[in-house]
Amino acid sequence: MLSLEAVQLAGRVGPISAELAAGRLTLLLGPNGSGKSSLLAAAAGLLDGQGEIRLAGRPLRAMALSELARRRAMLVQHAPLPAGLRGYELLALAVAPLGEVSEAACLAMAELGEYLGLASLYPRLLADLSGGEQQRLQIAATLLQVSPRINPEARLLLLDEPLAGLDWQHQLATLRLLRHYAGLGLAVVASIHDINLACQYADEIWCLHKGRLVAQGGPGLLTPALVAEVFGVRVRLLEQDGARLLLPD
Ligand SMILES: Nc1ncnc2c1ncn2[C@@H]1O[C@H](COP(=O)(O)OP(=O)(O)OP(=O)(O)O)[C@@H](O)[C@H]1O
Repeated sequence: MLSLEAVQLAGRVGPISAELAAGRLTLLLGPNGSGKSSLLAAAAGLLDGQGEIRLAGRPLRAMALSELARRRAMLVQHAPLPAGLRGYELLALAVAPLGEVSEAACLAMAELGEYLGLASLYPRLLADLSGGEQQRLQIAATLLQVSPRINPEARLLLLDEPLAGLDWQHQLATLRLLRHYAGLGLAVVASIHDINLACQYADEIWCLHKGRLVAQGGPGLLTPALVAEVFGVRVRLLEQDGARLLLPD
């Protein structure tokens, strides 16, 4: 679905060549400064560098902004919130470029609202919400843009640290939602910092280190040796009933 060919952002990332498949959840892991945000921004067409990125066969560079906006959505880390808006207005704005707030959009908003516990946040001013509450609304606004029921042209969902600031319940709810969106046929990619959650939820893991994609594969990829090499942390591996847990040694 998304192919990266020798993608390079000077001093930040690459060169990286890899493919993101439709219908799969790919989680990006790596230490601070390893290039996760830069790679996501390049994949969203927000940062241009060397190499070529194609979405469904079309070079991102050849796409008009309007086409890009229909094809992909991205949750940006630390995105400033529009001042003076209420929760439901942020979500309505997210779907507005796709046309009017249709019945399907209202339904999707209600479903996401239930799943991410947003109902009580919709009437409140964004400025009055906690960091985690704001993040839940931002996640919902991003998902709405690529909800296949509202936007059949959507192909790619990118999220930079969607779990940042979320409590345990909403971290799990978000990861399940990302799996659900992958199940609807999108290529879904998100950066996270929790290697055990990555093991549990990812179809595929990409491990970044100093701007390079040093490992990619299924959750079995994360061995104590790789974690020591990439994160400089000693861990031991516990395996039970098919589940893998990496614990600090
Ligand atoms: N606007 C910028 N201009 C130049 N270099 C940048 C810029 N933004 C980030 N960098 C550098 O690019 C590298 C990769 O940064 P990036 O934000 O992609 O890492 P990250 O893996 O997302 O980190 P974190 O886990 O801390 O969010 C870092 O060395 C960073 O200092």
